[in-house]
Amino acid sequence: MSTDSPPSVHPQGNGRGAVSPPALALRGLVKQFDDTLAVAGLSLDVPTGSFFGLVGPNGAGKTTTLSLTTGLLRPDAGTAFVLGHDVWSDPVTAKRLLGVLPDGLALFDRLTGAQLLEYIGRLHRLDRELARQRAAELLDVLDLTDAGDTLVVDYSAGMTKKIGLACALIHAPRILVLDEPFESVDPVSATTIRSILQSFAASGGTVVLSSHVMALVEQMCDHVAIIAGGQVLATGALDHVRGDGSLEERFVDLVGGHRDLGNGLAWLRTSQG
Ligand SMILES: Nc1ncnc2c1ncn2[C@@H]1O[C@H](COP(=O)(O)OP(=O)(O)OP(=O)(O)O)[C@@H](O)[C@H]1O
Repeated sequence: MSTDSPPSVHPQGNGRGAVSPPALALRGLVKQFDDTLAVAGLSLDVPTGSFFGLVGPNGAGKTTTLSLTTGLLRPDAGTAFVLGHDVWSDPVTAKRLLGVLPDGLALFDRLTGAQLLEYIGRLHRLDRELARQRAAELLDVLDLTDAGDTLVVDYSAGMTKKIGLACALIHAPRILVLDEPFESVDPVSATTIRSILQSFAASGGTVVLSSHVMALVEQMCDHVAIIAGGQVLATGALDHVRGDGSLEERFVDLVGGHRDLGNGLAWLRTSQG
């Protein structure tokens, strides 16, 4: 396949012969930062309707890949298609389909949570009443109603993550791309977020998330990709990728993980007790 060719029509249609492109088709993505090749010719298909987990060690290129996919960062080569729309040549259509929670999100944090959501809703062309209604519902479900009148700059890390997720949801996108959505989030909120995402996927939406927590990916996702060094090491249905073992075992096998400490950090082992 040529690195820039649009996604081939995929046999994942409606059973009546109709076929649809993958939710996301990444083709030969490359991104270099000075001496670091963060993404090294990465190609990947995310099937429509899948709950897709992107896993990899620190510095693997997950965040950079998601930024290239959602049009937040311009690739040096390659491209990304969102339901068949090139995110660089047809950005308005592609971005309308996406709800994005980036890592280290720069929010308009001098607005209150409620104002921010209404503003993002209005940017997505929702009328004021609908934007307010959805904002109130999202604040309620994410247990942020009491913080609705607080400036976002004063939110905790977990609250910031939740308001970022609400911003990604307010226009009812077809595909959610979430970078570490559970990071800093308390267990109760994590359960809520999980059920929001599961019901979104059950209704035909596609969820792509990155996470370091293998158990969570294994519980939630039906498809995964393991990436390292800016390349895909394995991808496909979860059961196919993990084989007979756990996802964590497969991950460690592929990425090469465990370091024997030997005599390293000997100074840390106290002789107390
Ligand atoms: N803006 C940048 N400038 C320079 N180097 C960068 C930049 N962004 C990422 N990198 C480098 O690119 C590589 C991939 O980083 P990236 O953040 O995509 O990895 P990641 O898989 O998301 O890591 P983590 O799991 O630690 O969040 C790393 O070596 C990182 O240092």
